Amino acid sequence: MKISVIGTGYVGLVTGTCLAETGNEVICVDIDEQKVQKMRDGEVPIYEPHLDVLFERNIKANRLRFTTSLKEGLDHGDIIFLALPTPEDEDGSADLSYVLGVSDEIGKIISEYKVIVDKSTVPVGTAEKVHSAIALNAKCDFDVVSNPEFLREGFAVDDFLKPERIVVGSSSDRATELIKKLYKPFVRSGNPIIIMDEKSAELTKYAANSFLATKITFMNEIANYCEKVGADVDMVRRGMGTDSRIGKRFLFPGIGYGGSCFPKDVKALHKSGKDDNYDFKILESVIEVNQSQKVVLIPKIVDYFSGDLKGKTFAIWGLAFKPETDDIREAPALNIIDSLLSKGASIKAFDPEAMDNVARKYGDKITFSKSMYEVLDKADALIICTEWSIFRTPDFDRIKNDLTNDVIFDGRNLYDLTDIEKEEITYFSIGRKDIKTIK
Ligand SMILES: NC(=O)c1ccc[n+]([C@@H]2O[C@H](COP(=O)([O-])OP(=O)(O)OC[C@H]3O[C@@H](n4cnc5c(N)ncnc54)[C@H](O)[C@@H]3O)[C@@H](O)[C@H]2O)c1
Ligand SMILES: O=c1ccn([C@@H]2O[C@H](COP(=O)(O)OP(=O)(O)O[C@H]3O[C@H](CO)[C@@H](O)[C@H](O)[C@H]3O)[C@@H](O)[C@H]2O)c(=O)[nH]1
Repeated sequence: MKISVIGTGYVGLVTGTCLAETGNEVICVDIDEQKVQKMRDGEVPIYEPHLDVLFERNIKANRLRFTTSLKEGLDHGDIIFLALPTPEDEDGSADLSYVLGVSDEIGKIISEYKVIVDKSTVPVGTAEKVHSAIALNAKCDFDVVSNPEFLREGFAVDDFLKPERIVVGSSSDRATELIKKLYKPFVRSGNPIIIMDEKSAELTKYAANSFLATKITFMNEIANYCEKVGADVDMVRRGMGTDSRIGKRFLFPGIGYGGSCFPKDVKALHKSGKDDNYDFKILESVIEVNQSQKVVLIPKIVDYFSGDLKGKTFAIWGLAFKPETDDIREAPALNIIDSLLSKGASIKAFDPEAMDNVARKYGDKITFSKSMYEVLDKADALIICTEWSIFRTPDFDRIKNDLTNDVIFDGRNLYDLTDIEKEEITYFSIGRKDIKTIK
């Protein structure tokens, strides 16, 4: 089939590449000329595991092309995916200007039947708005389908190729049949394509993300309470998670959820509720708790250094909002950095993929190191913000040698307390007892 994807970010580029992989002819459109040039030169503009192999293979096979011309994209595709940003607006709502702006252009350009598929995360009622924006100028038939995307960064290719479910909101049989045909190769394992109305599809996405964010936040509160009463959140997590009604996943406490989705989506659903005279009390608490969770390590750090961080240097392991991505949007590491800088401390940081993005944001306010050990040199303490695999089994002797104080503040509970006790390191984590080594 002939497919066009408008917007080549994490969702658009993965969608375009994976659809090319199943034999479709795909054109990806992006407004960013530099990005398009990079992709034409064969370079994947984001870090996403396994994407490079598929990207190269499909470009070589002439099934994947890139352009800045919306017209070229629209002329080519029978199905047009919108994978455009829906960032947080000032009032917490989803900014629909990208989606509706492009929809307006689509109406002016298309001259034969197209299915416009919204893959962006959008509030209930957006499919109608997209339809109206296109209809304003369109001189041909078209359908609008809501098809929210559930991929996770870091696992995006796998999630797209083997989705647990595909949600399609459509009220047109013609469009539904085309979409079902397109997705057939991806549901061979028996996972369903769930067809519903557009509004329910739009809400499914927000409900899923808000539920997961709530699950994490609940565990973060349990972790905070564990610290008050001397319980161990790792034990509580294992005890709870084995109940299949609860499930083992998304129960890991830490320094809050970040990323380009959970924070903005929880806020957008909360704001949509408000606009529709519904008060999502639970989401208001989730937003509030997550904000304070992001800096939950700070009082522990301040306390350890007797209230004064001026002149202290902190080594940070992990900047990305989670492992296996270079994405730093809403990353808790940034809240920690901001707080430490404001208290007069210096920061040295290491992340396997996200340092360039952080450097663009902070300039020379912080320094970066080429390796996880180099960053420790003469630092007063180590702070772990992202659970990259390489941090899981470190050389503790090197850590002790290089740090001025043998102290780790771990925002991701990477180490067993018994192992840490043997290493004679002072260790603060989330929802577990502090290990204090006196030398
Ligand atoms: N990132 C994720 O993991 C993820 C997963 C599921 C859903 N989503 C949702 O998908 C949507 C896209 O997210 P993303 O992370 O891929 O965004 P992104 O910011 O990574 O990419 C968006 C792309 O759209 C391009 N763009 C902006 N305006 C354009 C225009 N007028 N014409 C063509 N291209 C234009 C940008 O240059 C950019 O390359 C959002 O609604 C997001 O909430 C994201
Ligand atoms: O037990 C857990 C699991 C996750 N997180 C944090 O939650 C955030 C989000 O993690 P994850 O869901 O793995 O990453 P995303 O790539 O943001 O994916 C989410 O957001 C996407 C965009 O909407 C959706 O498509 C995905 O289904 C949804 O999982 C990160 O900061 C994680 O550190 C925890 O703190 N504890």
